[in-house]
Amino acid sequence: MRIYGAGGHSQVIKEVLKQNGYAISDTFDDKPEGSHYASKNVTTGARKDLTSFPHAGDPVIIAVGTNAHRAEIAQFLNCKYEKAIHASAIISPTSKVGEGTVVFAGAIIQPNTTIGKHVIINTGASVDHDNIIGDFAHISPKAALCGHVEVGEGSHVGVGAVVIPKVKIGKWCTIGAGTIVIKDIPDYSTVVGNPGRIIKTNNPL
Ligand SMILES: CC(=O)SCCNC(=O)CCNC(=O)[C@H](O)C(C)(C)COP(=O)(O)OP(=O)(O)OC[C@H]1O[C@@H](n2cnc3c(N)ncnc32)[C@H](O)[C@@H]1OP(=O)(O)O
Repeated sequence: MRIYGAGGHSQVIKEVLKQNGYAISDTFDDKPEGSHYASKNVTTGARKDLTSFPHAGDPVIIAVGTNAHRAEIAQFLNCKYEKAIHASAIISPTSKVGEGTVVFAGAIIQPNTTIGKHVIINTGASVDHDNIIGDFAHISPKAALCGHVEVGEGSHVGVGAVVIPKVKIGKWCTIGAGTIVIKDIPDYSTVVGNPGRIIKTNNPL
């Protein structure tokens, strides 16, 4: 297994992979000089020189916490991707988890939910039944999504946020820490508070 990204998020993924019996053959980062102190032998990533990067080989997990950066890296890499799922995560057998997605300790994914590609389901997050979580989204630690919730591509649901049933969050939104989302949220919105209110609209990527 290879890891693309050598920051703090990468450390959590490495631990999950090791516990699941994987050996990590390479760690890449586009800025190796900024790597987490616990990342050793970090090789320069593909961004500067796509042709000499070893796209073929062991599967990769893009271990970068910023959703937009994961999306960008997935566009220029031509690799096979793997998932990292912590042994304590509970995932319904009727739910689907896309390639490159990571599910951390204590997370719960209930039945008939679809999780996209390169998603982060972080520590202790609760994703209930019939959710649809788009590619490159991040559901932060202890966030709770009730039934029939949708989270669009690239959206970040902050730590401890709550989303009531049947709410649709658009793409590339940011839901602040502890926010209570009680109605649909348009694309590119940043939402905070209880009840959640839009404080800004981000520029489309
Ligand atoms: C393992 C891990 O670490 S996973 C990482 C998980 N990370 C998170 O959950 C972080 C979530 N991020 C936040 O909550 C941030 O505060 C954001 C993204 C919502 C806003 O950040 P910024 O765009 O920098 O906004 P800024 O800090 O300028 O705040 C703007 C206003 O919103 C308010 N605000 C910001 N965040 C929140 C929040 N979570 N709840 C309530 N109000 C908030 C601020 O007080 C400020 O109000 P004011 O204009 O009256 O002074």
